[in-house]
Amino acid sequence: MAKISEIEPIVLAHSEKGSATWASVMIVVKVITSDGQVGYGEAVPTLRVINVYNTIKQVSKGYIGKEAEKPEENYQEWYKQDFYLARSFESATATSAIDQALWDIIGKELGAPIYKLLGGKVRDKIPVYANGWYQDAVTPEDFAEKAKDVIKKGYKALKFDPFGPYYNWIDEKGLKEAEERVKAVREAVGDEIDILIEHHGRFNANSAILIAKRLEKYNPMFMEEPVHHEDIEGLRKYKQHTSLNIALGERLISLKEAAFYVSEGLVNILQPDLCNIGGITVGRKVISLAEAFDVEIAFHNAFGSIQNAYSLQLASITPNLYLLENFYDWFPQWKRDVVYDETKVEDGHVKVPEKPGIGVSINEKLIESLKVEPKELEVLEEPVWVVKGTWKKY
Ligand SMILES: O=C(O)[C@H](O)[C@@H](O)[C@H](O)[C@H](O)CO
Ligand SMILES: [Mg+2]
Repeated sequence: MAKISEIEPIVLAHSEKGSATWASVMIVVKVITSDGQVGYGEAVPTLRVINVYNTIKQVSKGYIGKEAEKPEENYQEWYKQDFYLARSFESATATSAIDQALWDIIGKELGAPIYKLLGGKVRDKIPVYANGWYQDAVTPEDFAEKAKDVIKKGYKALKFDPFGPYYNWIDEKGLKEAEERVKAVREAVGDEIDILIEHHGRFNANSAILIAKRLEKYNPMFMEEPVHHEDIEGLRKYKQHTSLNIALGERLISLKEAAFYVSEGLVNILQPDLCNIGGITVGRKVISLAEAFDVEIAFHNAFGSIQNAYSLQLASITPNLYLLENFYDWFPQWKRDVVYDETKVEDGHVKVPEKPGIGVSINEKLIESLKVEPKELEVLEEPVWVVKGTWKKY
């Protein structure tokens, strides 16, 4: 059996940054086996590029020499070794990226895309929702105009954060601005398009409840991360005051953490991220966990084209899929080019890519040419997690 012989973290960057500062770089992980097989994974960048890069090197020590065809056993072994895996985003994303690469390798060895190794797809094309489309939108008119373009491209659902620079508390002016933006989008797209409201986990419960009451009439399909990530009591309080669907999950880093939210009834639409939940190995378990509790899945998919390819593989096997998040049309060109164009969005859907392993072909030459030394990201007044140019009142 092939052994894991090399694990290389690679940071990619380019002067063209795209709609999101958090994703202006891509962290790729390349795994090579003793018999020369190569697999790729992707880790989460945000403000932790250097930490994640270094953690991949540390985590690699636990994977080198292990059998490449055993991602489950290797994950369990790393869980045993790393006392802090359940508390460390860096370790979780490193483990996830390596795990993805192992599934890629198995798929290539067997000549099958990952979905076939997991029981087969339940759909040939994945319905997606648009994110990243509202860069520099500030006024309701800006949002309306850009939303129309999204719909023209064929999307049937779109997500946005209408809260500008409001943080923790929202006052009457903030509520009014958010309402006007949402109203403008609803009027621009009509009744049959799903509107998804992103809060980026930044409000206290009282403010989030005021927001829910104010926006309810525009019929949002879900309210994402309405309160701060760790504010469990706030979420319970929110849940008591609104019947709107709650979506969350992009910051969950283990199966059992996901199990908590699902079993407590604190989430309606779960958004696991295959780049930090534990790769394909844990991702597939989270799908079943949610299915058992009548919770839908909408994978968080905000980083790069390799994450996007894995998300398509898993979305294809998910019976309880709502929609897959998608930035593809708002990626900078270089990011699209890392993967050949098998993941284009057409009419609000992406065809499930059929190549062995990850499903798509990777442009290895481009990866080599985009490689940079990891460095710190600047911290600006506009937080890294918002879509660029939207941290403004009007
Ligand atoms: O739902 C999403 O797509 C996310 O919330 C992104 O918008 C985040 O800002 C990013 O993942 C931060 O790292
Ligand atoms: Mg989000």
